[in-house]
Amino acid sequence: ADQIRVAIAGYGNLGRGVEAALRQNPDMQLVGVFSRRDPESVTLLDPSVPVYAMSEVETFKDEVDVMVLCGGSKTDLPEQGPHLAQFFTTVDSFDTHATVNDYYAALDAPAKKAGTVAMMSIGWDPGLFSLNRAFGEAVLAEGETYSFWGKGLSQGHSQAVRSVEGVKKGVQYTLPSEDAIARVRSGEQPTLSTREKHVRECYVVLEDGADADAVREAIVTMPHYFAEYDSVVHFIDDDTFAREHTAMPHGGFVIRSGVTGDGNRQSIEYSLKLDSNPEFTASALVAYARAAYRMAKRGESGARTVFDVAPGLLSPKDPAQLRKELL
Ligand SMILES: NC(=O)C1=CN([C@@H]2O[C@H](COP(=O)(O)OP(=O)(O)OC[C@H]3O[C@@H](n4cnc5c(N)ncnc54)[C@H](OP(=O)(O)O)[C@@H]3O)[C@@H](O)[C@H]2O)C=CC1
Ligand SMILES: N[C@@H](C[C@H]1CC(C(=O)O)=NO1)C(=O)O
Repeated sequence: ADQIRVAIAGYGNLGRGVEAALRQNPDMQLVGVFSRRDPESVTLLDPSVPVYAMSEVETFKDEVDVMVLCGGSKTDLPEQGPHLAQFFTTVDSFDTHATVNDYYAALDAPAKKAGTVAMMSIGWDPGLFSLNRAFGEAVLAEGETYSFWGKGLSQGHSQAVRSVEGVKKGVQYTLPSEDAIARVRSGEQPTLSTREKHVRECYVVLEDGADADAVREAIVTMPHYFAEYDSVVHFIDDDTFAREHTAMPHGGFVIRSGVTGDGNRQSIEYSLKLDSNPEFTASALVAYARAAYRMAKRGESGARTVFDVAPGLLSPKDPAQLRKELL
């Protein structure tokens, strides 16, 4: 069968991860990468794959089956998502939890008008963790749901740090409260505020001449990303950054702790341990690109999330083969 023609819009950690993930999915082919930077300055894993200027993207409307949007949620996707949904079926990892319904609406209109599928918030949180929260709450009607991340590097929060004026390089690590985890795992079902569950620790290399206090203030007061947490900002030099902050491990777990109808205690847990947050997220994007392609092909259009995707559509196996994995 013909391969699914995939392209990447935005080449950062996630874009590189999608290029790598496509190598593991022979039913798909990377036909090109689109960047806002000078294509000559963008180095791919595979130099034979063409890099185009983002400004040319519309002319590839009929050459691409699925466009994977790898821009940042804070500064890129709100503009690129609705724009590109006019020309392509898209998949993205939008993760600004507070504005998810605004983004859904901003994608749904152009996608419905163009007859494309705009699949949003794919990855692990939002994404696979979202699914497991929904499963847990549907099955254990009486209980509490908790999500814990880290210790690890949040790409969304790191990109948000990098979007602050005066920041040359930046990363953010999320640290879960061990006390909160112990209370949840004991079955206590505590009510925990956002601030009680995680702290956020940033490492920043400043642009020459930037004001450290102004940068720290801009980060720790940033709505949706840092303001609701106790956050710390450390300033380091380029060498320290290169030596200590280039890996992107992460992980976490979703737990649903509750009781069933006759009072028996039940607990569901789904966890991830990731050496590379971007490569894992990209692998989820590629699996959902397969589903988006199939849904668009059968005539669906508009915005979709993981809640709208039948799991079988993710699999490269044919349905009969997949059914053998039912047990
Ligand atoms: N749902 C989930 O579970 C997850 C979601 N995410 C999301 O993925 C988003 C992207 O993360 P990530 O790939 O780490 O972000 P990056 O900062 O690496 O890349 C974001 C964009 O910045 C541009 N860029 C990349 N490198 C450079 C550079 N050296 N100089 C200038 N511009 C550059 C690229 O656009 P261009 O090529 O056009 O210049 C790229 O698309 C995050 O904001 C987060 O929201 C991430 C992990 C998990
Ligand atoms: N979207 C996150 C994926 C997980 C990690 C996270 C956090 O550390 O706050 N929240 O969700 C990311 O960009 O890495």
